[in-house]
Amino acid sequence: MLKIGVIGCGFIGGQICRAIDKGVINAELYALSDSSKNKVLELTSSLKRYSPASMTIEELLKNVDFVIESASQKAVRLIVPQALEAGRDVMVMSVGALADEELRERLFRLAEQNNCKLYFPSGAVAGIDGINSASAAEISSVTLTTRKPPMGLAGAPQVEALGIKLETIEKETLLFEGPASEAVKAFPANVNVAATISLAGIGFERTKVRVIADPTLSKNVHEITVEGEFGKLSTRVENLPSPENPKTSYLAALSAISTLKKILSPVQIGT
Ligand SMILES: NC(=O)C1=CN([C@@H]2O[C@H](COP(=O)(O)OP(=O)(O)OC[C@H]3O[C@@H](n4cnc5c(N)ncnc54)[C@H](O)[C@@H]3O)[C@@H](O)[C@H]2O)C=CC1
Ligand SMILES: O=C([O-])CC(=O)C(=O)O
Repeated sequence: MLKIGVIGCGFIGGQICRAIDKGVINAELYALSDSSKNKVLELTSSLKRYSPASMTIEELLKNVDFVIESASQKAVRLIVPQALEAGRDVMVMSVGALADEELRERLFRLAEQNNCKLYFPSGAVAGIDGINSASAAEISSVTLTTRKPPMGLAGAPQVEALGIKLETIEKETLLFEGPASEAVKAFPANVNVAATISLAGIGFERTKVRVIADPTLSKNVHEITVEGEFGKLSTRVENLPSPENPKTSYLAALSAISTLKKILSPVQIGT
C-alpha cells in the first residue's frame, strides 16, 4: 500500500488525513510533519485507524512513497526539490510558489530526471479540466476574479501594502488587478488557484487576476473566463470557507482528496 507523508497539518492536511483514516483513500497514512508540534498532536489524536509518526521533513522524505505539501509557498521551495531528488511523487497545494520561473523549471526538470510525478489539484476552482482541454489549441485570454469576505484576506501582503483595515470595508473593494505572477505574491494564501490556472492555460504573465473584498459575502467566490479557438468557457464557484481557516475553501481540501483517489484508481475520468 502507498505510504503517504503529509507536510502541513492544518485544514487541508487534516481533511486529507481523515479521508485516509476513514478508508475513503486506499493508502497508508505513514508520517506527518508540521512546524508546529501541536498541530501534529491534535491531528493524530483525531484519527481512529492510523497513528502516523511525527517526523522531521528529512525523515519523512526518506520513509514515504508519496509526499503531500499542504503547508505554505515557502515550504514548497524547501521541501519539493528535496522530495523529487529523493525520488518521491509529490502533490503540491501551495501552487503559487511556482510563479517563480527558476523554481518551476527546476521542479519540472527534477521530476523528469528522477522519474517522479508532480500533482497540482484543481483546488478551490472549477474548470481546470476545460482549460487543460482548451490548451491543446490556442487560448487567447484567461481571467480569474476572486471575491472573498474581507477577513478572509487578512494578513495578505497586498492588504498591508495598501494600508487597508479590512474590518472597516463597507462595500465591494477591488484590492488587486494584474497578472497571476504578481497576484500569488500579493495574496499567497488566497489565490494559489491563479497559479494552477496559469499552469493549465497560458502562463503566469498572460493570466489576469482580480481580487475583491466583499463585505456582503459569506462565501469565497471564484469566477474564471477563458476564450480561445474552442470557444468560451465560464465557471463560478461559491465556496464555503473552512471554519478553521477562512482563507481556504472546503472544495480545495476535497480536490486534494479526489486527486489522491484518481491517482490510486485504474479508472480515470476527466482531462
Ligand atoms: N491550491 C489551492 O486551490 C489552494 C491552496 N491553498 C494553500 O494550501 C496550503 C494549506 O492550506 P490550509 O491547510 O488551509 O492552511 P493552514 O494554515 O490551515 O495549515 C497550514 C499548516 O502548515 C504548517 N506549516 C506552514 N509552513 C510550514 C513549513 N515550512 N513546514 C512545515 N509545516 C508548515 C502550519 O503550521 C499549519 O499547520 C496553504 O499554502 C494555502 O494557501 C489553500 C486553498 C486553496
Ligand atoms: O480556498 C480558496 O478559496 C482559494 C485559496 O485560498 C487559494 O487558492 O489559495
